[in-house]
Amino acid sequence: MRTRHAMASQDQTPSTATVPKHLNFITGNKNKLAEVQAILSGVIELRSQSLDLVEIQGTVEEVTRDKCRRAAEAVQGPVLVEDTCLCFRAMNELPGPYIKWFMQSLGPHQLHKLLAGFDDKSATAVCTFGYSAGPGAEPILFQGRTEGRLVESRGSTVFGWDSCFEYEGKTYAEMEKSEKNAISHRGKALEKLKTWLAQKVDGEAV
Ligand SMILES: O=c1nc[nH]c2c1ncn2[C@H]1C[C@H](O)[C@@H](COP(=O)(O)OP(=O)(O)OP(=O)(O)O)O1
Ligand SMILES: [Mg+2]
Repeated sequence: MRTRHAMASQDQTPSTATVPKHLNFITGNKNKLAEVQAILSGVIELRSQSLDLVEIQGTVEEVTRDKCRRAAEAVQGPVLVEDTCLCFRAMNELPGPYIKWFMQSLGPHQLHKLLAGFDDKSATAVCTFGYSAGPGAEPILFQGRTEGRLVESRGSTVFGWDSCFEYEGKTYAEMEKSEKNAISHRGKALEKLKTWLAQKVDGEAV
């Protein structure tokens, strides 16, 4: 029996998909891909295809599930996708999944101005992976969150809002890659994915 959808966690383990032998990560973002490759290296073979998928409006879970279904349809096979949000407490969690468009229009040097009128600079980075075993298979989600603050850009501006998101005194851009991956929203989400993979090592449906 297939669960309608599931957020992987201790109490709600997805119950049907078989263990994938490799993952086909569908993303148009090469910086994401590099981090996922680094974090999953030695764990599972990662393949990837660059597709610019349509993204709907909705909660991050809805956006990720829809993106995952579209990706599975597009490649006619198993896929891994990911959607990243940046949520500001002062704005009731917006821009959330729409951060990409704010980044594109403001750029890293002006992003902090979004919270200029607020004392509360708290921001949460949220990463949600979706895995689908193929077209028609309900996506399974793995989410990681890191709490930080929106600050004026410090450090390299190569990857999105890395230079604007401060965690324990350093922006993501001021950290070594391994340091970021150890505490990041993406690293935490991939820890859950790894746990899920490890629980099903023998390739049987569970
Ligand atoms: O760790 C990160 N550190 C800094 N910035 C980041 C990070 N991760 C995503 N980002 C940026 C990219 C995009 O401006 C937005 C998420 O949008 P999002 O739709 O998930 O990414 P995308 O369209 O670039 O790639 P994809 O093809 O996988 O959808 O935040
Ligand atoms: Mg996108």
